[in-house]
Amino acid sequence: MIGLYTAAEVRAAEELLLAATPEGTLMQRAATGLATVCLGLLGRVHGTRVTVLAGAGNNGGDALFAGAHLARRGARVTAVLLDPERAHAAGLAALRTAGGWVTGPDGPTGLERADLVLDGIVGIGGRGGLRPPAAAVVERAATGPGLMVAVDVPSGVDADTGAVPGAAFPAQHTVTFGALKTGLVVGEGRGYAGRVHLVDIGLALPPAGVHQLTDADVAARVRPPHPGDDKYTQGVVGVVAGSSTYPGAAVLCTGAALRARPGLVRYAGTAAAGVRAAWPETIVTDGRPSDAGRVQAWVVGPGMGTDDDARSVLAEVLATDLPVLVDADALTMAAQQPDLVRRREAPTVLTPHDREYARFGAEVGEDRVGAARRLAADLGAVVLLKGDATVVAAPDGAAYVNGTGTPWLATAGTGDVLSGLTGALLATGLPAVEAAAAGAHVHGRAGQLAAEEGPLIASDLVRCLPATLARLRRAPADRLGDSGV
Ligand SMILES: NC(=O)C1=CN([C@@H]2O[C@H](COP(=O)(O)OP(=O)(O)OC[C@H]3O[C@@H](n4cnc5c(N)ncnc54)[C@H](O)[C@@H]3O)[C@@H](O)[C@H]2O)[C@@H](O)CC1
Ligand SMILES: [K+]
Repeated sequence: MIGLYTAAEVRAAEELLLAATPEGTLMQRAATGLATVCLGLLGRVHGTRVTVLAGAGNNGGDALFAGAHLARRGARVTAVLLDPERAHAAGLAALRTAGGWVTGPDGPTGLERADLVLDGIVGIGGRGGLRPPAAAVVERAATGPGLMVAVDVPSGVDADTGAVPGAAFPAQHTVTFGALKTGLVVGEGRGYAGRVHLVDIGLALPPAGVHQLTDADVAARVRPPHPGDDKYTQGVVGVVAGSSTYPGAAVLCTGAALRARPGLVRYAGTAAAGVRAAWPETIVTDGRPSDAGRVQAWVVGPGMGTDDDARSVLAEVLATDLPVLVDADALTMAAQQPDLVRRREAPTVLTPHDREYARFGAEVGEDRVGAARRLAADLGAVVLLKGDATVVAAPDGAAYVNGTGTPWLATAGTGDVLSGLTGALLATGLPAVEAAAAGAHVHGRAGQLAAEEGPLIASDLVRCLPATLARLRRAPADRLGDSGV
């Protein structure tokens, strides 16, 4: 698992190391790592043009020292000081000694001809949207030809939440120091960070409160059957979804559950005939969930409607002592009767998107991890908050940010697939928060695989699930989550 950290956690770890190392050591480590990444990105250094945007804090210091490294290797480096009076003195001296030029935001910045732009305006010390002079220079950098590289955090992105309250540096690469900051992989910040490179500066970090799963983490949780398994020991999923008029959600949800490899899928609801026709492997009933036979976890909600029948079916499922995944129409109903969820003792997983989340009484806001944690704690349930980077939170505060996926997943029916897939993982006995995080990861990877063939529809995801799971098991152990378009 990859640990994700807040600025405060990084600062606390830095304090200890700063006290134990000679002055300037950490910044030198950061700047050397940054320059090394830049050298790799540039390929050829001699004669290339680099513009360093330097704010008044240590983030500017990192950028100036890295600029000095590049200048010593023959790059033509211009430092643009956003606040010349307060620029990092040692970094500035190093850059000048290495032959770099220095100017202000209104001087000859070189942005219109730069090969590379280093954003050292603000790092983890940034607060609120970028101030006007910084915002203006970022806008000019973004319209120029240079490769956009952010130092530690793209300036204007909140390192903790990924919130982008105003202008921000749209990085193609972010070189971050000591630890991955949560804001680089969640919320709007994810779109500004580009590819994230982690430079080790020797920080000893405590266990993280937020994680991202890797392919290997997920492969370890989605186990293949053992020789002694039978259909019951591999997990039996019950699906309540769809209707006789709209069987689509039921077919997708059931198909995803089947393709995620449980031992058996049972279906209960008025789309039984449609489900039986699409998936003859399923045991169906057009009666109540209690008529479906024994299951180990339920998925309830997609396309089931919100009428009185649907309400009583939801109440029946939530009254069981089994893990239940609540999605779509069932979320709408659960938001009106949250005590049905609160009084459960068995695990519940809720899978809202932002509008469904708001039905529980508060908007998601800019802190998506915080929002998922709040609802999880309030309801005593795992909350899987869907989005570009889906967040999963447990009532005890444990949280995950998903790293897989593709914008192509924003299409009808993909949520039904996520529900069926995650319900199947719940039925295998995984802890609910891990089933949800693993489900989101696999769903994203299936989307990436399906999108390799062009625009995807939800049933492509179902078809791709077995190959997706097979690929996960072959993946190297430390691969960072990434998303392909
Ligand atoms: N503490 C350390 O030993 C290390 C710190 N490092 C670097 O230091 C950074 C943190 O440095 P600082 O604490 O000095 O803070 P920053 O350099 O991140 O930011 C502080 C500066 O930004 C300005 N600022 C804040 N919000 C702004 C906004 N919205 N618009 C424009 N300007 C704004 C402040 O006025 C201040 O001048 C890290 O991100 C990292 O890059 C690294 O060198 C590694 C070692
Ligand atoms: K920065």
